[in-house]
Amino acid sequence: MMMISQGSVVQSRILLRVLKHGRLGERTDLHPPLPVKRLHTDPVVRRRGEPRRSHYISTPIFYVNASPHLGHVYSAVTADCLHRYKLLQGFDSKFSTGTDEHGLKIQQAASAAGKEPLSFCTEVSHRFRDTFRSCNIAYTDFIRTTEDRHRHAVEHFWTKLFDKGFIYEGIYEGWYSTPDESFLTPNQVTNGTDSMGREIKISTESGHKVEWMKEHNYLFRLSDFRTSLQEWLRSNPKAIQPKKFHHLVLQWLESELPDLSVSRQRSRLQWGIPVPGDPEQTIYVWLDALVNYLTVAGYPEKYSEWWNVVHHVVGKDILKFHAIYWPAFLLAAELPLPQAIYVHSHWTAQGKKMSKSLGNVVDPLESLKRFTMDGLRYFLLRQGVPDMDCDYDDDKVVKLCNSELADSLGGLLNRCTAPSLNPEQVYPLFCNISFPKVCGGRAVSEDYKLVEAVSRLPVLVKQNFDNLHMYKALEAISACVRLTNSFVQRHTPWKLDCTETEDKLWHDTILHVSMECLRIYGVLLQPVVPAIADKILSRLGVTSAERNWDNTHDFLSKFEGRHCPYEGRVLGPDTGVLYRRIERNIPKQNAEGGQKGKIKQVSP
Ligand SMILES: Nc1ncnc2c1ncn2[C@@H]1O[C@H](COP(=O)(O)OP(=O)(O)OP(=O)(O)O)[C@@H](O)[C@H]1O
Repeated sequence: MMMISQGSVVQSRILLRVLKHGRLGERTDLHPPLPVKRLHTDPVVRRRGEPRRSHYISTPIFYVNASPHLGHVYSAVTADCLHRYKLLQGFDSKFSTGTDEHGLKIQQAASAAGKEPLSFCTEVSHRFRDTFRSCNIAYTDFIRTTEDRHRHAVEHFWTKLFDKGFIYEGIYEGWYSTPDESFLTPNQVTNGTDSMGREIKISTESGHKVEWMKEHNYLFRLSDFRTSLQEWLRSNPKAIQPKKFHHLVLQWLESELPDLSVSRQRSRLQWGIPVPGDPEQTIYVWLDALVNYLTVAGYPEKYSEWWNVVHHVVGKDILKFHAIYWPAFLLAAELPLPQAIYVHSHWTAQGKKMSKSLGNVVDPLESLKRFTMDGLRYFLLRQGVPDMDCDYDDDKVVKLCNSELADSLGGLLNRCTAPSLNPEQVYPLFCNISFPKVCGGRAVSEDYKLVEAVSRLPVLVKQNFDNLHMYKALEAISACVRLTNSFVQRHTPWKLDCTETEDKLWHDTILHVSMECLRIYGVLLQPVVPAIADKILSRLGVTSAERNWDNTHDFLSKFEGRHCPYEGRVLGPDTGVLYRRIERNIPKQNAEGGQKGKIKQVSP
């Protein structure tokens, strides 16, 4: 249990609570648990003519104590994929990311760099912005917590919580980790050693140093919200995804929640937003940072359009802040809770979490140079499994991109569009006699299986995108690309004699079916690899108005006896390679004997 020894007023309040209820943490006299609505509805594709529906997705805002690394890019690419997918479905989608710029860590980092905190933050914030742009992260809002609009939102939010009696003055005494900006209970702390071999206390979870802290500040009545949080999670089984994290939070909530210190003395922390009405205190960096999601929604003036549809993407390291503190703050402010919190695990380097503090990071800008923006995005989303950590290795990226993007997908596009096989450079005609609806003609049973698999693919991909299981969606697409290549290989159109009418019809039908498959892959891949998808669709002559989710419904319409708008269309002019194979690096030994060109060791 975290120790909270509070001022006399607070102590008497707690005593009152204990006398009334016999234990701490479930007081219902002043603030009864707030009613929690069922929040989830299954997302559906917007039908033509229906009003646009809103969707709001956020990444965490990133702490600017060092430059961005691959882990940050992973959070951003995941959210970007969902944002692009929602746009394809006809949603009005907002996508926010940004930088978290207050707190002791920044104050210390700026001072170590000999810079003013704000100019230090601006420099690093721009690095995040530039890196995200280079990775084609199509955010609609980039927020910095040092902006005036944010300060206004935080001050309003704080005042609301204070006026409602959820924030009170007291003395906080307990463990604090500055690197994590986190309060810890004694059982979250263990013994460790620092770089000089001296005994120190560290956080069991992060391994970061912790210090005993005792100071007068403001506390939030987190203990009042345990029951409401449990009720929220039990009645919304998809509130936190994947399931294992939902269960984990419920498990955390089995223990009592101590009240949370939400300010620091200004004498210790100057770099932050002052507590309204008390210039001697600075608002706790996590309360400040979490409100960014509301600021972007337009809080406090006009925010409900976006706030009712907010979804967060977060790394598992910040689950407690997003799944306990944040919903409790929102309940206290009588604001709706997020629709979903999507949690992902970590990229590790040689088994250890890739992190600024450990310095074992991959520089995304270096990776982009070698693998391209889409190569890196594809790898992260195809290999990143939200439930478990994944170990990063350059060789894995090379193998995956070469086999799935260059050989399989690129090879298929090249086969269908190469002038040797497609001298007219058009989307060829489909012949129902060669490939009838019922088995016959020249098609064989495997060909019908291909058509069935690709017809089902958009539904499968949608289900997986909706749950942020990009890797499963990409696995399904990749399997269909392989089936399509086998289809072409099985029928060897290059061996057909196109001077014979029947052969020519069959030849064109093979190419038509392959191109229709490619068109579907191109549309579905847009949220993941926008540039590659654009190349495929442009080469097939598909216009930008024909690239929406709805356009996957007309797959192989000639086979179904309907008109096909693509037939006979002239192909796009770009005959370039879809994805150039990457050369494998032969590892060189560097001075320390490690391998060059892999994980960058930087001093934290
Ligand atoms: N290794 C990683 N794998 C996946 N995501 C990560 C990783 N590291 C950071 N992130 C993402 O970035 C968010 C913020 O991370 P943070 O700024 O604390 O980076 P960090 O490198 O872990 O820093 P520090 O070492 O200072 O704790 C995480 O919640 C997560 O969304």
